[in-house]
Amino acid sequence: MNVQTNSSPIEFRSVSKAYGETKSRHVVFEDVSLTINSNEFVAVVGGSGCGKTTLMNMAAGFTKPSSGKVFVNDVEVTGAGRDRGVVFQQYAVFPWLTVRENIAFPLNLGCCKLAEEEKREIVDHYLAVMGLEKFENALPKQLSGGMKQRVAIGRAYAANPKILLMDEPFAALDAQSRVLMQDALQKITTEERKSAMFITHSVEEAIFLADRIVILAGRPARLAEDIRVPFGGERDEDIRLSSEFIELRRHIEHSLKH
Ligand SMILES: Nc1ncnc2c1ncn2[C@@H]1O[C@H](COP(=O)(O)OP(=O)(O)OP(=O)(O)O)[C@@H](O)[C@H]1O
Repeated sequence: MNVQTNSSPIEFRSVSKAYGETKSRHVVFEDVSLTINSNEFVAVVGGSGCGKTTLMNMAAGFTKPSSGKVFVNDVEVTGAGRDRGVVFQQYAVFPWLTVRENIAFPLNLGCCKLAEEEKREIVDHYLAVMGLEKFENALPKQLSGGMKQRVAIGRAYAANPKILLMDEPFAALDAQSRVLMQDALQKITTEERKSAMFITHSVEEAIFLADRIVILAGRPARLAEDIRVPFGGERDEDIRLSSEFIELRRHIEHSLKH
């Protein structure tokens, strides 16, 4: 079984990012220092264009900081790596592979030496966790957006990365599917702890899922707040109606407006 035994933190050390040359230079964010501890689920919220995706892309190794450094497990990030699983907003599933084959994909890469039986067990596990057993032989074109995103998340977990990086994975879903996906992600992150960075525009989603929420604000953006979410363990839908939840939501939404 695919059990996580240890995870590695992410550390941004005083990172800044600017695009363009001198005259047209656009400083997106400045001097952002942030540590995501082992097995911690950290949501990043902030207005459009404040650099959330850019920050995540630095951890993924897709973008380099203009200054400052990013470390994964105390090693400076110089490129992408299999220790980091990435889930994008658009459903990044292989359209020519079935649901089962998509989830099995990382297990069939040359570097992954697992016995067939072991691979099957891992894929069966994630098909079950993501509620996709009945669709194992379906192609992505036969699935709804939410189901495709379940496949993408199942595949990311099957690869057993130490770190999960998720960039607005539910942004394209309707409100009802989004809540179902939040429940599914909440369940899997509680059962199989990993260090996670989760970008979202939804404050409610951030509070429901995260251990900590960081707010990027200003132009150029800076890390404006780092808030510990006061709900532990497995979270019930009802917490969304609690006064603590509502108060925290109000506080973050207020911070985002100012
Ligand atoms: N490759 C690039 N070249 C030039 N500018 C870029 C590039 N990538 C991003 N930007 C700019 O950097 C800023 C931050 O973009 P980014 O996508 O990181 O923000 P974001 O907070 O994730 O935005 P949103 O919430 O709208 O998705 C934006 O103004 C964007 O136009």
